Amino acid sequence: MTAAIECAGVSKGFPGVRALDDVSLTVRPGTVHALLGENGAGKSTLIRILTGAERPDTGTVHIGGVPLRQHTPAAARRLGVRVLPQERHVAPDLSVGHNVLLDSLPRTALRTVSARRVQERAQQHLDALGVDLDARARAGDLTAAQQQLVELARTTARPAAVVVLDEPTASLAGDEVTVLFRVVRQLRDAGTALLYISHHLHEVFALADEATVLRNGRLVHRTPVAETDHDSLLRHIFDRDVAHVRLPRRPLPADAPVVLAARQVALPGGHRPLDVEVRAGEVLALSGPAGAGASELAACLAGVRTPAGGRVELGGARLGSRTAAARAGVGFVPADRKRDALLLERAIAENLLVGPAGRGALHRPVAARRTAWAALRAGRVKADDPGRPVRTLSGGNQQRVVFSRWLLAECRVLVLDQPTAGVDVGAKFDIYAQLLDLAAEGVAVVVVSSDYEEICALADRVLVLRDGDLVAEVDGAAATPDGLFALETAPTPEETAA
Ligand SMILES: Nc1ncnc2c1ncn2[C@@H]1O[C@H](COP(=O)(O)OP(=O)(O)OP(=O)(O)O)[C@@H](O)[C@H]1O
Repeated sequence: MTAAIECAGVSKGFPGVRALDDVSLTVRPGTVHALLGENGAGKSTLIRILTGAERPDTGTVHIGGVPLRQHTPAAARRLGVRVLPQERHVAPDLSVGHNVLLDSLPRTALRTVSARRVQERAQQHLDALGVDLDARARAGDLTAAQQQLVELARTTARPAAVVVLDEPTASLAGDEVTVLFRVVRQLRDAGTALLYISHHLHEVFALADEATVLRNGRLVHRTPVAETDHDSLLRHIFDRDVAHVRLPRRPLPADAPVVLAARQVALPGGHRPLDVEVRAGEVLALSGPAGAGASELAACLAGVRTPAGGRVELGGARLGSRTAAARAGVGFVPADRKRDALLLERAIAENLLVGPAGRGALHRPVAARRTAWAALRAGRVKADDPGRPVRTLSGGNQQRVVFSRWLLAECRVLVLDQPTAGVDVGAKFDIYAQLLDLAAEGVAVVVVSSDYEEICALADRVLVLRDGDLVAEVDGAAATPDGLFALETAPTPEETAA
């Protein structure tokens, strides 16, 4: 059978790094192939080469037996390669239906064909995928996770030989993950080859037929998934045993003062305003499905969003603007780091020092460089030169830069939205240990996470949100993934009353 993807001897170098070194990979039609490796291993570079976004230095790529001669996205698309982008690109003012068909119809058709017909056709596709969305809705009104499903529908709106999914569950919650998995299996059964990148090994065991591991740009392991196990894959990914760091649980002192407080804060869709207090040294987790209000509440607590009603206080005083909040020692790691936290074209050092910690240091190049190196080491960022643009780092290392910025800033409060999204398993435990150290030093930490295990590992207290309301408060020591899931999906008092 002709391979759907055949890469032979692919190498790619960037200044100072060999991102891919003589990689050969074959993926058969009708299979799901997992591509694994730690942050910076070369996964995205290989994907960019397969999808025509990057040209290999040496080596060849064949799709369905046809060589990819021109290394452009259009040429790869013509051979049937589709990629579900990591970032959402929906056109907010267009309908869901128009977004779904955006790549499948000529641009003129979108202007000349009636909206109703476009939406009907898109609705058929959404229904066939089992995606519960109205094609007539405005895309900009959807939650981030729903927009990701619109992207998925767009990616699959035309028949594809190859579909590439790069960490597709990063911004999805439980229900949407189920939809995604169903679509992946549907495509596989229809003969499409799927290349699936993930740091979550349980997804690999749930979906993939084969797995390939990259390390430092080299292909180091390839195996049928049925013939391997979790620990063996981890050993190939890291070339060492990844210790499950034993996370210390320390009792929160009874007299720890309240540092941060939300007073009568109203969240979108909520029926009752919220009162939330966070004490020095406490790790407070906010849990809830996408759209529940956890991210919005975190943004209000970090001072980057003004609540529709009520106010946020830091040390008893009203929290002002975003800049004032940062200056007062409130750090924020947003979920969308590329859009909201990084200056992609600017140097890694500058990105580390844009926070309050770096004020002044930026004008003293030697001091700036020394500080940046120290921060990179503390945050275990793999970078050979802090002078390079931050966009040249792998996704997981970019996340570590944002995290390191706040380690450097010595903040009083640190608010993090999905702190370990895109981060490999090894670094994830480092980040947990560092967050607990910060809490032990008296920093108030607020974490929004869609990963129940993460919440259970970190939190002293968990607030569960639904549709903008607080539905439960759980002691962190008693929290379990099953228990949190049950609380998030139980009917709200309003639903019970209706
Ligand atoms: N445009 C570029 N310029 C310089 N170096 C780059 C560029 N793109 C990637 N690299 C480097 O190539 C290496 C591989 O990066 P890549 O993004 O492929 O890793 P990855 O396996 O996808 O990691 P992650 O899991 O963090 O997304 C890294 O060292 C990265 O810094």
